[in-house]
Amino acid sequence: MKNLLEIEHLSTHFTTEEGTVRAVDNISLRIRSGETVCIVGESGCGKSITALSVMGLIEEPSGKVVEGSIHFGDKDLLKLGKNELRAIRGNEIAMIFQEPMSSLNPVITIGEQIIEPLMVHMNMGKREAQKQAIRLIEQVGISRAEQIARSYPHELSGGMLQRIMIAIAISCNPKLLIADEPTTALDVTIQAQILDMLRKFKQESGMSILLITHDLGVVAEMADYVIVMYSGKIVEEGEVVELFSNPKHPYTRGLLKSKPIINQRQDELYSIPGQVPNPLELESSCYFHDRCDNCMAICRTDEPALKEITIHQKVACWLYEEGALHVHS
Ligand SMILES: Nc1ncnc2c1ncn2[C@@H]1O[C@H](COP(=O)(O)OP(=O)(O)OP(=O)(O)O)[C@@H](O)[C@H]1O
Repeated sequence: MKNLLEIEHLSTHFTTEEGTVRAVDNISLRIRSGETVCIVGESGCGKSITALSVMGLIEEPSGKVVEGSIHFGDKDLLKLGKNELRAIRGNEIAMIFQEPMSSLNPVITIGEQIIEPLMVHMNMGKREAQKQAIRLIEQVGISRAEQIARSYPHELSGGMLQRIMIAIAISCNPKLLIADEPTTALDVTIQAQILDMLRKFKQESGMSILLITHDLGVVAEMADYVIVMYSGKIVEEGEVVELFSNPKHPYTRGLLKSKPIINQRQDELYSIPGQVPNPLELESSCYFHDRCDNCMAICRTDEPALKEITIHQKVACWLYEEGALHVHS
């Protein structure tokens, strides 16, 4: 399978009055055609900023991609002008967010909002676009499509709105769909329906998905390949079965321990003690060291590199570096 998206050494920083936030710090990842890659990690680890960097939606001048390349097919997205990028966005790459209301215009009907990109990106005439909009609304499992097309966003439930966002996202047959916490705000039943729908569209169209979530249940359902981020860096990555059955990084193990197990009663859900470090105060070290049960002296002073430990898995942790084990504290 060919790589559809190749991110190499991407760093995205924010300049604030207190200092520089290295929101994304030298990450590389690949997504092949038809593959679902999930980025997982706690709040603030850089998941959304990675997605926004790909979409060219980092707000300058406070935010800036300071290093790296993002190849989509044969184009480096970071080298494209605003118009070229806009043509790719919503067409070859589509994105859905956690909060659909923030992406929809409250004073324009649902139908018009689906029709517009069809006319712009797919060169459809108004009539054809209207018909296609109805088909798309039906395709995302909404009945009474014509009535819904005439509605305004505030008249629909959160689950319905997210279906509409998916309809807009798939309307131009994107090669890549970026979904940032698409089901987080929804209840579990609706969440399962939305995930099923995404899987179905993926199978039918062969599109790739970059799915951002903090929910390992969603990862288990959806991912082919998993990237675990912590404080702007990738700390572990691998194929989903491998990563879930044999997690290597103490952070990944902690995340998996804090995941509820279906049909198993747990009195109290484990949560990783401590907090993510202040992004302004990151010194050379493993950023997870003060939350880690396996912390060694070297973890406090030196940053471990992301290294391949099997062909299916990479980890950035001193536990897997020969020699480092002798400096236990
Ligand atoms: N506009 C901004 N100015 C300064 N810092 C920012 C800005 N946007 C994001 N950051 C910082 O960048 C880091 C990464 O944020 P990001 O939104 O990517 O995290 P996330 O993993 O997606 O978290 P969440 O799950 O809460 O969305 C955080 O430390 C955040 O505070």
